[in-house]
Amino acid sequence: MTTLEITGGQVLKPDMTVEHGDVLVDREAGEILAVGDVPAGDETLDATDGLVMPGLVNAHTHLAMALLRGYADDKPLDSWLREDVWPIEGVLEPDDVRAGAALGALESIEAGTTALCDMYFHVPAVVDAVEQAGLRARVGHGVVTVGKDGDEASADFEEGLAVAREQDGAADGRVSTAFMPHSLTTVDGAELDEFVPKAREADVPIHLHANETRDEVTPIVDEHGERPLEYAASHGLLNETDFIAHGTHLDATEIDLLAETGAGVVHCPASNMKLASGIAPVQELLDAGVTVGLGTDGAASNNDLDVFDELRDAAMVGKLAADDASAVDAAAAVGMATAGSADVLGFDSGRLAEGKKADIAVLDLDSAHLTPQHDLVSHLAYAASGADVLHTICDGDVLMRDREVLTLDAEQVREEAEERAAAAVERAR
Ligand SMILES: N[C@@H](CCSC[C@H]1O[C@@H](n2cnc3c(=O)[nH]cnc32)[C@H](O)[C@@H]1O)C(=O)O
Ligand SMILES: [Zn+2]
Repeated sequence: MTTLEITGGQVLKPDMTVEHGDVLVDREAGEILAVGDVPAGDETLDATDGLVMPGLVNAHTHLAMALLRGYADDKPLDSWLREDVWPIEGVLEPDDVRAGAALGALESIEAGTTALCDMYFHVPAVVDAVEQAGLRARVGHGVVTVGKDGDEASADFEEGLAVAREQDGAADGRVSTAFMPHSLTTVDGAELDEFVPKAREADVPIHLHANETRDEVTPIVDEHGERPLEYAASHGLLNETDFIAHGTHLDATEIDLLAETGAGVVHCPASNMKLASGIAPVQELLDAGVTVGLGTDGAASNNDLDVFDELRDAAMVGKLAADDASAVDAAAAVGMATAGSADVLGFDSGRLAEGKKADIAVLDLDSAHLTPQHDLVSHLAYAASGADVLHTICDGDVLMRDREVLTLDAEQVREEAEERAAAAVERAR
């Protein structure tokens, strides 16, 4: 066993208290051995003047959409997808997705994110990028059937299932999978009935976009006479391992359904604001006991992958939603971005405690905007950003040390993304 000792800093505990202490990591097992007063490690990582915290968990994203950052802004979801995003995604080759996912992974590591959930296509290319970056991820192929004939639709479902089976356990177990129908309005109900049982047999969770905009709720209510999540449940979705992205427009019945089934919600406040999708009832979800995590969504609707932004947005918009300044307090926001997201994804991370995965970020507190230090949890929620992250560790491996990413060649990743993004725009014209 080789151990890594993260020394000299303050440590954020799972109960959201902060104490001076060290963290000892088993590098091979990728687990935390001890927190606080720890025996000396074989190697050390200096966290003096820093805050050692769980790595942030981005529970819903489309990493490769980093290629489309700034490509199409200022539109609502439906026309943004149909007029801009889907046409250019149609010309993306596996190598484009690999380059885009590498860019997204680089940005994630730089901002202290250690685990994520990705829905996209050309998933083996996403897995390559995640593996090389050293991150932890749950990945899947987003299945869409609108605009496809029966055979094409079935083939997309088959691919979603095959990807979930084949990629599970990749990258030394850092990659796991989910079956990912894109949303309740973009996939066919009869196909769901056929494939959901197959996903259950494959023993993978199911992840989908749901109740993101009113335009996704109304057609289901009109056509099926039930709320979208009731419709989802009637097609076998929403068991305790499943999780939906957004959940912006939920009624009380649906919140109860989520609480009863144990299905998780990934709140994506920035994307919901940018596409004017609506304001999710986050405090109500938390009060009902629903497992809630945070996601950036893709970089084309955010437009960055900084989970610190997300947790601040969650706290801010959560107060507006509840009309109550005490709603979604700092600890709740930080909790959603760490333990909450990890629980949603089924990862044993998001908490600095013995036996948990050694997925850790160290924040540099030595700056004007983090002075004075009345309350570091408040700083995490309201004052810090990804640019304050000094070291990033995942599965016991140091991915970034002193702001230098060790697993990816940052310059080369950015250059390739730049070139491939420009070429894709040309092809899509
Ligand atoms: N197999 C599908 C691809 C689905 S991947 C997942 C999709 O989700 C899209 N996406 C990104 N953000 C959002 C969002 O906020 N809501 C719904 N879809 C989104 C993204 O552009 C991507 O096309 C196809 O052939 O088109
Ligand atoms: Zn999304």
